[in-house]
Order: sequence, then structure tokens, then C-alpha cells
Amino acid sequence: MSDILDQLATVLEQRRHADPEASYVASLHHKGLNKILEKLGEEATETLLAAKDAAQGDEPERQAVVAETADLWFHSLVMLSHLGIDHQAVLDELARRFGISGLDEKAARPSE
Ligand SMILES: N=c1c2ncn([C@@H]3O[C@H](COP(=O)(O)OP(=O)(O)OP(=O)(O)O)[C@@H](O)[C@H]3O)c2ncn1[C@@H]1O[C@H](COP(=O)(O)O)[C@@H](O)[C@H]1O
Repeated sequence: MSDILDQLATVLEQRRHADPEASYVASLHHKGLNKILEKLGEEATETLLAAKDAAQGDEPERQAVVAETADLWFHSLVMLSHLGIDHQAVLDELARRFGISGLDEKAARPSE
């Protein structure tokens, strides 16, 4: 899975200083963080609406969830790139958490 993420992250990095007229990613960087976050919020909402439809739908509705989730992941990568955060850090964090039950992790948190 991380092959395509690595390739995409490389392209996104190249687009940071590309011509906004010629590249969607460059146009997002050019518009700035608020625009990127606005798109991210939109894609999150579209993903959850698609998921609600898919729960009572058929194959087309399931495919819509895949497409919306791809939009959401893509815009998350653009956000990370804009902030200069390597997407590998997110993969490393997931790897660090791998095998640690969320229930156990929460129970081990210091009480506030
Ligand atoms: N994976 C993607 C990708 N996924 C989604 N999108 C774009 O994300 C945009 C958001 O979808 P919307 O339906 O919300 O778009 P919209 O309604 O036109 O947006 P608004 O006008 O409402 O702001 C669309 O223009 C999609 O084409 C993507 N654009 C680019 N990529 C990748 O990024 C690379 C670089 O793209 P460019 O920078 O455009 O060369 C591409 O080669 C692809 O690999």
C-alpha cells in the first residue's frame, strides 16, 4: 500500500512550487492552509454521507465510499505536505500502534 502513497507524496512535494494554473495540487498550496482544510472537511463529510448510504445500498454505493475515502486520504496527504510533515511519520505512528489494543492503551493513560 505504501508504494502508491510514497509515489503520490513525491509528486505532491514537487507540486508545492509548481504553476497553480497547471496543477490542482499547486493551486491548493497557492490558496493556502485554510483552503486545504476546507477541502479536507468537505471530503470528510462526503465520506461519512457515502458510508451512511452504503450501509443500506449496493455495489455502486460501496464504490462511492472507496472514491470518497480516496479523496479524503489524498487531501490529508496534501495537508501534510503543505505543513512539511512527512507522510511516513503517520505510517510510522500506525506501525508503532500496531498490536496495541485501543482499550488497553486508553486504560494505561495517566489519569487527569
Ligand atoms: N489523487 C489525486 C486526486 N484525487 C482527487 N483529486 C482532485 O480533487 C479535487 C476535489 O474534488 P471536488 O469534487 O471537491 O472538486 P471541485 O468540486 O472541483 O472542488 P471545488 O471547486 O469545490 O473546490 C478534484 O479536482 C479531483 O480531481 C486529485 N487530484 C490529484 N491527484 C493526484 O495528484 C497528482 C498531481 O495532480 P495535479 O497537481 O493536478 O497535477 C495527480 O497525478 C494524482 O496522482
